[in-house]
Amino acid sequence: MAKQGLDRARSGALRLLAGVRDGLSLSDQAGALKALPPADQARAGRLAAEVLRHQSRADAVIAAYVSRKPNPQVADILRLAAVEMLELGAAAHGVVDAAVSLSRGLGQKGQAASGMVNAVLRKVAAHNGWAGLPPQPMPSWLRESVVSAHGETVAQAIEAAHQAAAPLDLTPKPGVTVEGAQELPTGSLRLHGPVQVSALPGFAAGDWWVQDAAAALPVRLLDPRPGERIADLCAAPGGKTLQLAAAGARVTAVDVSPARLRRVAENLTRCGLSADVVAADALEWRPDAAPDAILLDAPCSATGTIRRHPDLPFLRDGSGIPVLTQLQARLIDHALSLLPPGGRMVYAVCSLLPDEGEIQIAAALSRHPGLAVVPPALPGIDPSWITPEGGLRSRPDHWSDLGGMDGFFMARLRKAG
Ligand SMILES: C[S@@+](CC[C@H](N)C(=O)[O-])C[C@H]1O[C@@H](n2cnc3c(N)ncnc32)[C@H](O)[C@@H]1O
Repeated sequence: MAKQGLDRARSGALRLLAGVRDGLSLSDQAGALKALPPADQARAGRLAAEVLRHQSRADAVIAAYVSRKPNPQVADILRLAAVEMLELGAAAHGVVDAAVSLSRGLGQKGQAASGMVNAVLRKVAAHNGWAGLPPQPMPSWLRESVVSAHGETVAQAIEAAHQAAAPLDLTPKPGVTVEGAQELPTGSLRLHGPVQVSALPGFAAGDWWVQDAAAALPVRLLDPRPGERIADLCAAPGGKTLQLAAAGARVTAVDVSPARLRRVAENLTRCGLSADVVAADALEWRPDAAPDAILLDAPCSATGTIRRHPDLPFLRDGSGIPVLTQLQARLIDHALSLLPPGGRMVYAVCSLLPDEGEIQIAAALSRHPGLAVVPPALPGIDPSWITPEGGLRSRPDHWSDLGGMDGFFMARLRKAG
């Protein structure tokens, strides 16, 4: 039975990897395996993610033993088997047999390749030096920007962090603890290892929500107070809306996507919190009364989340960045126009690209005379994360001994008085 489940998970993982090759993200494919039992779906997702995290290393090992490049489906079978044996420590005989059957299942070409799959994987199983292979490099459009901002050593440290799966972080309501969770210096709770979120204590009661430790910082930087009117622009799926509402603020959560806003509403209901949820283009939305403060968590390249989304480097080529940076600048300008004089706003992006973070804020300061950055004074952050312009830059290689954090840039802005 266990073997059958594992075989189903392997087939599922290959289907997900084929989907990524066709341009679909792993989350776009959430329903693709719904015919499988939930445990097999989860395992398929984990296997596909591991292959994507280690693809360049698996390819380097396989290349040493193949005489010519296999077709994409066979290549995925070889990669999956290599990662299972060399990274996940699975026993070679079971993995090789499964890979041979998967290859045979591909039809005539797969039948023809199955002998090669068997021979190559036997050599891969005996390969020495996996641990010494460098982590998968970031795609060049991202890597060049990271190296130019932080240097080669940091780029390598970020790549090492991408290779490690991210732990599960929770943002608790005030005073809540979760048994077995580690409390992080900034107040988030962290659980290591595979965890079924809905089975954790406090899930049904809505005592906490899933949110990376770095993603929890923009709201802490905004410092919402009870009763304040806060506009949460670009709010879905709502982790920051929940934080604002839990702090007692009167929140209007605006997002252009009605489908994503349904998740905000579900999250609010589960956690027993409330906010006005508005489906609108934030560039056009204008409230009747000026908000006291704004959180603008702008759409971005999401390059700070690669350790949670290892498919991202395979789906993007960097060509969308200029459109995103233009949209971010327009969102900043419109959001500032909604604030009263002296009002505060936090701008945040889950991006490693300075164009979407540091450079975006420098440009906003030059467009808006009197606009100022208020440097962060938050418990638990390392002073080295504060940028020369007064923003906060988190990177996946930060807190490497604790399990890392997503890459974010955020800045607290004060409109001219
Ligand atoms: C980074 S996500 C926001 C994450 C969210 N703040 C949270 O903490 O869960 C960016 C969001 O911006 C939304 N978005 C993109 N363009 C928008 C626009 N013009 N107006 C409003 N929302 C927009 C997307 O639908 C997406 O949900």
